[in-house]
Amino acid sequence: MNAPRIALIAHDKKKDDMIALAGEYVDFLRRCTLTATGTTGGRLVGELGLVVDRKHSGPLGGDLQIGAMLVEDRIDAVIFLRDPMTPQPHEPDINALVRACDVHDVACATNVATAHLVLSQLQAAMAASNEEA
Ligand SMILES: O=C(CO)COP(=O)(O)O
Repeated sequence: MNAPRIALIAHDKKKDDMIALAGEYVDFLRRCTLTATGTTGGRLVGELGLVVDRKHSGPLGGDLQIGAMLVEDRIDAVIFLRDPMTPQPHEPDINALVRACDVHDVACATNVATAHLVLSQLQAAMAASNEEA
């Protein structure tokens, strides 16, 4: 199995949750190819030492950059911890990214509970394929 290519994105009030989540899977995530929006990526690099391809910040087009990547089949799963309680100036970009996941059937976790299911499944699949090798 090739290393999963995972996009990690979190709105400001969800960034602590993203760091905690990524911390739980940090050994697995080190073996993945990671992409993130700018500020989320900065925290993943600074606080967990992950190697991340950082795109623009979400409000400056980062969601759209990641959306374009998944349209080009360059992303296997998206962890997008959205803040449902705070209006976002770039709501159309957020909707475009989630819609692109649906159009291209790319796994998209928009809350921590679903993110655990996606990450644990990918982690288990990678462990199984390493055992076979
Ligand atoms: O706004 C975002 C996603 O819509 C996230 O962007 P940042 O990671 O740059 O804060």
